Amino acid sequence: MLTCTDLSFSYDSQKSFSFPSFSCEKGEPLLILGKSGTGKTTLLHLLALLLKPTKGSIKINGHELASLTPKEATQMRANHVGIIYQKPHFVSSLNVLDNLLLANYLADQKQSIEQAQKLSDNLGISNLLDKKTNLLSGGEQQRVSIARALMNNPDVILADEPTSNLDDENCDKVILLLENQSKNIGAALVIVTHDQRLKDNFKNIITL
Ligand SMILES: Nc1ncnc2c1ncn2[C@@H]1O[C@H](COP(=O)(O)OP(=O)(O)OP(=O)(O)O)[C@@H](O)[C@H]1O
Repeated sequence: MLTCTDLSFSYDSQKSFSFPSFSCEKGEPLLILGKSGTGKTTLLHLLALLLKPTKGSIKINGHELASLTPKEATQMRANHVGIIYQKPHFVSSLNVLDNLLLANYLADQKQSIEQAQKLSDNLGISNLLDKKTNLLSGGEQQRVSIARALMNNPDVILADEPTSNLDDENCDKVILLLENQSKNIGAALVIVTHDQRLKDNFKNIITL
C-alpha cells in the first residue's frame, strides 16, 4: 500500500537526510520513532507529497509519486492521504462540522454529513459539531483532526506527533482510535513521534 525505498532529502547543502526503506500495508500500523531534529516531520511531508525527495521512491497503491504531475499529486494527497498535523490548522471561523466537510470540498468530493456524523460518533465528538474549533480542548482538537483526516476514506493515514500533548490516559485513547479507525477503513497508518510511550503499542517500529 505504501512503500518507500532509498529515500533522501536535502533542504540545503548543510541539511540532508537518508531514511531507511520501509513498507506499510493496510491494517499494519507503523511507528517511526526519532529524537527531535532527526527528520520525522520531513519524512511525513515527503509521504504526504508536500516535499519531493532528492532520491528514492515512494509508492502509494503502486503509484510512483515522483511521476505524478502537480495536479495529480494534489489529487492523490486530497483523496488518498489523510494527514494529522502536529498543529491542527483548522479554519477558526467555521464550526467543527464545516471543518470536517471542508476536507470533502477540498478533495472535490461530495460533502458527506453522514460521514462526518459517523466519524464523530466513533471518535466521541458528536456533541462538538456545532462548536467553533478555538473553543475545543487539546484532546478534542486532536480527535477532530483525526476525523478530518478520515473524511475522504484515505488509503494512507499519516500522523505527526499525535500524542505529544496528551496525558497517559488520552495518549492510549488516541492511539486506539487511530488504530481502530484505520482498520475500519482499511488504511495504512504511519505515526511519527518522539513519544517513547508508544513503543509498546506497536509491532512494526522504525527508529530514525
Ligand atoms: N524548511 C527548512 N529549511 C531548512 N531546514 C529545515 C527546514 N525544515 C526543517 N529543517 C531542519 O531539518 C531538521 C529536521 O526537521 P524536522 O522538523 O523534520 O525534525 P523532527 O524530527 O520532526 O523534529 P521535532 O521532533 O523537533 O519536530 C531540523 O534540524 C530542522 O531545523
